[in-house]
Amino acid sequence: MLYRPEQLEFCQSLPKIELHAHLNGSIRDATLRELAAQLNGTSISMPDVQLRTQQASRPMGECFKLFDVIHQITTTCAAITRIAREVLEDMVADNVVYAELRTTPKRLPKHGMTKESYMSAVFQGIDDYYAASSRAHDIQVRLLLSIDRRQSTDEALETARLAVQLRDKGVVGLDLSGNPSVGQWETWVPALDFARQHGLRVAVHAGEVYNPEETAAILAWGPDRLGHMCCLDASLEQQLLLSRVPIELCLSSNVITGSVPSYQDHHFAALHNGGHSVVLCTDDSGVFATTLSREYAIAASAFTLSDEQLRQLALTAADHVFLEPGERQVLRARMEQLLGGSSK
Ligand SMILES: CNc1ncnc2c1ncn2[C@@H]1O[C@H](COP(=O)(O)O)[C@@H](O)[C@H]1O
Ligand SMILES: [Zn+2]
Repeated sequence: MLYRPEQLEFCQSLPKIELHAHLNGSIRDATLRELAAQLNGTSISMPDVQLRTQQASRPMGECFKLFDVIHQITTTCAAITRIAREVLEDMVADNVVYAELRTTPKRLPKHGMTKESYMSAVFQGIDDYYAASSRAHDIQVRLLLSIDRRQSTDEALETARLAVQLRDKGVVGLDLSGNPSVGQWETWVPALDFARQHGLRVAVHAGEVYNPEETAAILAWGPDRLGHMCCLDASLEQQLLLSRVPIELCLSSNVITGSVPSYQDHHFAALHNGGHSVVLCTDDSGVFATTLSREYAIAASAFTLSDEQLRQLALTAADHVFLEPGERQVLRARMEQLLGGSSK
């Protein structure tokens, strides 16, 4: 058993902040199957979809094949709008009060989709959520635009420019993600530099596989937050601690993909015990069948965290959001107030 039911219940009662969630990776299984069924008879093969979506084991390579399948299914603005709305519904049901959702804007000429219309579809989903929900004020949402590691310098720059253009729509930063075995770090540096020069914040996936040269270069560049940082040697570990860059940690994702051998072995413990800033996140709640509460419960159980330590973890996430300082302080005060209410 990964955790006791009462641990999950306690974690569900905590107000939480989600800083690392990929939109298409957070798609509900039911929605994925429904959208896939609508494509039956087209070039999408249903057995392939079933195989990929029902596989219990999802090592890294399989995950990226699954993302390709998901992307073949979510090609319409209506689908993207629906996923965005449902992701917010699921987060609010899980007591997430602030979320930075990340997604890769897509250009699909065959489907009449541009990166701009893709983003409009995401905004529409958020608007639809707020219009329909009686709990609308329970969640505050911001966005990061992702660069996929398959992209060229020009494509990455295009995404960075779009992110800057969309700042007044709630885009606060850029993310670098995608298959960690693909591409070269130098390719995307101009886009990340551009975003930073224009006042956006930058989060980078790093060390998801062992690639010490790249991880060293990423640390030297100095992202505002890092994702994962699983596969490091002793010298990189030292550089990471010195850098004091907060890390988004996704326990289920790392164990399921095989970046980390088991929950007990996860580097969460060493970082947390050493006082390094960490934020628990889901990564892909749909693909890894999890919720943020479940990630907290897994941490509670694997690392024997007290209720007070869990409360502190939830609270300190507020210090690492990509909001302006004033807004960040308001969020932190809100968290303190809500956490006061959740104490037993
Ligand atoms: C499992 N660990 C991971 N490592 C790296 N990148 C990941 C990821 N999980 C998800 N993504 C990135 O997010 C995309 C799906 O969401 P969007 O289409 O952008 O909304 C994936 O295609 C991949 O680029
Ligand atoms: Zn990720």
